Amino acid sequence: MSVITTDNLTKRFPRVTALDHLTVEVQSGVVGLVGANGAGKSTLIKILLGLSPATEGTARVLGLDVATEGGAIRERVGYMPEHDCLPPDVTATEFVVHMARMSGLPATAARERTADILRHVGLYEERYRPIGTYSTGMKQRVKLAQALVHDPQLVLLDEPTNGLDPVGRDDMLGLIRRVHSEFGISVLVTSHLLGELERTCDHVVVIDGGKLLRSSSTADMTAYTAMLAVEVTERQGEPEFDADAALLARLAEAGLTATVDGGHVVLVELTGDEVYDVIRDAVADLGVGLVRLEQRRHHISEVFAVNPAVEEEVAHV
Ligand SMILES: Nc1ncnc2c1ncn2[C@@H]1O[C@H](COP(=O)(O)OP(=O)(O)OP(=O)(O)O)[C@@H](O)[C@H]1O
Repeated sequence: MSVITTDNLTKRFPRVTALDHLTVEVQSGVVGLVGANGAGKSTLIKILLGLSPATEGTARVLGLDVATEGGAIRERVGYMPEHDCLPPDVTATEFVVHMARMSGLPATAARERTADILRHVGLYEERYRPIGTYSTGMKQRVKLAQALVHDPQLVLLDEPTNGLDPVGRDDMLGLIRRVHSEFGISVLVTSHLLGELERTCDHVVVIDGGKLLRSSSTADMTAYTAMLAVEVTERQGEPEFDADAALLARLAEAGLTATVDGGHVVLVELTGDEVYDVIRDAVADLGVGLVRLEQRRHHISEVFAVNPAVEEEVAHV
């Protein structure tokens, strides 16, 4: 089922076109929206919520028109904004109950849902502490909790891992997966970090300069390549023996094309099943150990190779 569709969606500010005839369809599941800073991700989210009008084109969220049905969309959709927007002097419980009441939940239901959702995001123990005393990771969890408290069908998460260290990031990504797997809520999550989308999302939409660069399943983006990655040990008692070079020479003799990739991995073109046998025999003849022999996958960042400027900015921010 498609949860978001846009058709020629365009947003022009006086000095910049933030979205440029964007036509894309997002299915239910966990979908990543990736692009460098300024690519148009936040602008798209604000239009989808009915908070900002498009200059041109149309968009529908859960079948509802963003131009005319913003209120109905916001009832059914949760939103986690990118920037810090939390009141420091109230507790997480007070804040999330307040947001639940704003969404129309009666007082008792709002309190029950708040307790449930704060437990789910791992803030139950600290729920009566003022938000101002929280770490960045805890604040991000409060923002996620308020986006989920009214039990939406879809949540839009704008850079939820911003400012988190690697462990905090992994925890947040795990939570996001569980939002879908345990509650059945669809997720659109923005990021400029490719690695996290690869692990978290079923589908990835890539935009650059407000234009669609690519929309495809994560599995397609990380499909197997026609390359085998081979890693071998050094020869016992002969640390000066260059096992990689020797293996390359053997494979070349057998008519195979191989290179050494950066560190210590020999990449062999997989032209047929017999390549596995050639490698096994070469390794045995050389008297080295086989550490790894596997078919290589594409890396999601290779998608960006079509536009090196984007690759640079997205990969290194
Ligand atoms: N209210 C506004 N007025 C003028 N220009 C704007 C406004 N909001 C966004 N822009 C511009 O539109 C472009 C897209 O911005 P947007 O915030 O959507 O990008 P983004 O992909 O979310 O990037 P970031 O991760 O940095 O927020 C940028 O060039 C930005 O400067």
